[in-house]
Amino acid sequence: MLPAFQSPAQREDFVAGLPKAELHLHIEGSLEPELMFALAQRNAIDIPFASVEEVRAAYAFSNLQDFLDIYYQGMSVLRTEQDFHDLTMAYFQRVHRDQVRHAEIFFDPQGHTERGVSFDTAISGTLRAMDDAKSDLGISSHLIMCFLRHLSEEDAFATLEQAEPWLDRILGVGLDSSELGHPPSKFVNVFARARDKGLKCVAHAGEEGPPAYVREALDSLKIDRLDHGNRSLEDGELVKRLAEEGMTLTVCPLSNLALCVVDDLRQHPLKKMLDAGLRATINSDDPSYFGGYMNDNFLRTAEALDLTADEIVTLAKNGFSGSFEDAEFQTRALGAIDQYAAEFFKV
Ligand SMILES: Nc1ncnc2[nH]cnc12
Ligand SMILES: [Zn+2]
Repeated sequence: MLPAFQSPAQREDFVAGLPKAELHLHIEGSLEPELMFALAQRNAIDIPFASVEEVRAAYAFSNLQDFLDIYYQGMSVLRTEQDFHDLTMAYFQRVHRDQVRHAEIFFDPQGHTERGVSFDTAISGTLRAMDDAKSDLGISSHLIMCFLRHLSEEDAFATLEQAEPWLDRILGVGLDSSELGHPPSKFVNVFARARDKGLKCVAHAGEEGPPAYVREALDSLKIDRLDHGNRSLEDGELVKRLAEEGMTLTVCPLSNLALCVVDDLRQHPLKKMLDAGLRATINSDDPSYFGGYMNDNFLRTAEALDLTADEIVTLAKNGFSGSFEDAEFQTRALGAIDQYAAEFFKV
């Protein structure tokens, strides 16, 4: 057992240097207002804001849909391969400071193709930055292509078709956007097709939607990982099943706070999840919109829930063991975390 923190500053130092993996990050949600303005200027696009401060002031949300309306509007400045590269590289440079060593990144191709930017433009710029992040920063990453659940399954099939030439660079498919009214079962056929193609399957479920949506994601979509999953806690049998199956939950505390999934971080279910034996991880979701990257998510949650060093280590380890990397990579990462903790506390 690791010792108790002697001070808030010691906890902050511990979190700051801890190696991390991020498993729930929408690359379009890392678009900082400064870059939004720079790209708007570069591409001669009008945006309905006069300053960076005005953009930030607009980021007050009451629910998921409030946020999504602004998120899709923000994407309008992304037009060229270079734009997607710059967006993605800015994310990696930022999380390098947070000791992120591995990231499994979502992108929303339909958010681009529906406004006339080709699938190839979006993915090639993103992949080029992922390659640069590996060689320049030592951060490994994978790409997960999400289907927008407010659109039809037919649309999702068309997107899977566009992805065909890129499948060796796409690790999996996900499901995001407006959850309520768009249950996972709406996408059962396209997920089956994706799985046949060897793609991993993940889905947002239980963020705003009921436990029944989580069950559908498990049973109909046969997910390999659950994004959010908060509302699973309302169903004891479901929690038992998730724990027994060793399902990883990609939890996003500051997102949950910003979207009013929880009223206060002190009421966040993360500690309950750990206590119930769930493999929970901490992630940033859309850090530019929700006010925090990985270290902020770890630290503010640790403060609010008074997490011990061992719990913080468990969360960081879960990020690596819940990744889609191979066993050798995971073992090395878990060893690096143990070594970091031992050296930090000189135990
Ligand atoms: N938190 C979230 N939930 C659903 N769709 C999203 N798209 C981007 N962020 C999302
Ligand atoms: Zn998300």
